Amino acid sequence: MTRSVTKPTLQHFPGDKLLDAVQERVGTDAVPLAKPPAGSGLKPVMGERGLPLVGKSLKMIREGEQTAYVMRDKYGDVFWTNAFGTKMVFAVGPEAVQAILQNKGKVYSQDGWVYFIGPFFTRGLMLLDGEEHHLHRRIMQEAFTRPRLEAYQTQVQDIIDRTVPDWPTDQPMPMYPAVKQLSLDVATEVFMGAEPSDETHALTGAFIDTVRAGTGFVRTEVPVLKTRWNKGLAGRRKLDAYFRRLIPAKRASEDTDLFAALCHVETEDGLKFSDDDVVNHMIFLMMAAHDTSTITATAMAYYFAKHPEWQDKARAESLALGTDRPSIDELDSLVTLDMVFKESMRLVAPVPAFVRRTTEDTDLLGQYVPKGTIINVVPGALHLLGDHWVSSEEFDPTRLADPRNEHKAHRFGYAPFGGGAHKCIGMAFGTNEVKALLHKMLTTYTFEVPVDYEIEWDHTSLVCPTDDFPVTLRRLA
Ligand code: HEM
Repeated sequence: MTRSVTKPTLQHFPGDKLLDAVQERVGTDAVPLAKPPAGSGLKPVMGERGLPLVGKSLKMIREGEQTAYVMRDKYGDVFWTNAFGTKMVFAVGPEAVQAILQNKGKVYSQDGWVYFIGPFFTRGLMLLDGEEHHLHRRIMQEAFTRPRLEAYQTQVQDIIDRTVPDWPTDQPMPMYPAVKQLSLDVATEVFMGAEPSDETHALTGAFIDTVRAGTGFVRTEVPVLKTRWNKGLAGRRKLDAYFRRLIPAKRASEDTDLFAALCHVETEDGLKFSDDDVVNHMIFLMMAAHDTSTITATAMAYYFAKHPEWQDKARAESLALGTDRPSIDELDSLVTLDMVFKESMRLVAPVPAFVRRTTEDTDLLGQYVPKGTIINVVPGALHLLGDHWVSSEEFDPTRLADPRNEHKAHRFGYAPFGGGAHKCIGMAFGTNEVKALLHKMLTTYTFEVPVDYEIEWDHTSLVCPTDDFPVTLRRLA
């Protein structure tokens, strides 16, 4: 395997094998999460404690969804462990995922997300519950109508057109930071409607700090120290001040960026966002959009580089379109690109967990989950487990098309964009952005990696490649 790790990572460090051996032995006895109430007929959720103090946090950071994968073998689709300072129930099977995401009894609250990212993404759409969430979502939906999506896509395409052709060729290029920079440009120009400047660069730094803060080990403000948490709070304050200052001008403008859209949108019955809402939603939207698209585009480029036959097939379709600036409909017509997009998100789920908290003592598939428990839906495990996936660890985009359609075997068996009331509101935006980027790459370059190269993902926060994914681009004749 060819790889050189380019950033500090918990994936490899002196003594890591010893830690793994300890984690295999300590805190692995099967114990119930809680005793079900007498006469309830419910069974306890079974699981294990993990290491003292840290539980399975390190294991989950080092192995990603593999931890859930292994525990599911032992305990079934619903199990528990300690991690990140709390007890957590994990749901990895389609039935359990359906129960949680559909949330028919209204017992699975977004307060689970608040535990992780609340201080930095206060009152972002994903952190709201019930009727309030429904109201805000209805207003925000107006910022994602087809005409608005088309206007955003034109601006996204401009950024792609001026960036991708300048990427270095004929030598390994770190792809992940290049795509990340591109999606930060999208955040600046298409979301904020700003020209890149010293101020927007400082904001980009503040924004990255808010994203990284959620998985900090110190989970409270400690004066003076430069912890992830403190940096995240400082970043939040900077972003808040920036957006608040510009709201009056945006409200008065006819701009077509997302910030302007949030200032202007109004439902048929006259509901609008307050200034506080605009600030909160902007900061959350920037976070929700940027790493997810970066990860998906990087994963797609990786699978294309590993599987040149799929690359050739997708390129032939892209070239046959005969345009450098495809419309959304034209992007939708690229069948192979779509299959690879879906298969890449199956194997590398950009959002590794969907977090909830129970508001009542709850019956989850006949198992007892006490009120206040954090719940994690793990799409990375959902996408690998279950009878409906054939050779699930293999990259095989044909599984996602007629006649196989393995992703449709269960309504909640494939959920990279989530499901239920909180299903990704930016799904079309993100899909268009990623597909337009890959279309441009396919029609400009071939991409390759050494035959024995395998990407390694770091799971400390949202996933990213430990070596930035070095890929060699060769300009098409
Ligand atoms: C490939 C790209 C993307 C993926 C895989 C993705 C995935 C997800 C997932 C899984 C959720 C639900 C999480 C949960 O239920 O706990 C979600 C929610 C959300 N996403 Fe995305 N997302 C992507 C791109 C975007 C973009 C581009 C935007 C904005 C332009 C966006 C905005 C949001 C918002 C606002 C929510 C919260 C929705 C709600 O609570 O009603 N996402 N996303």
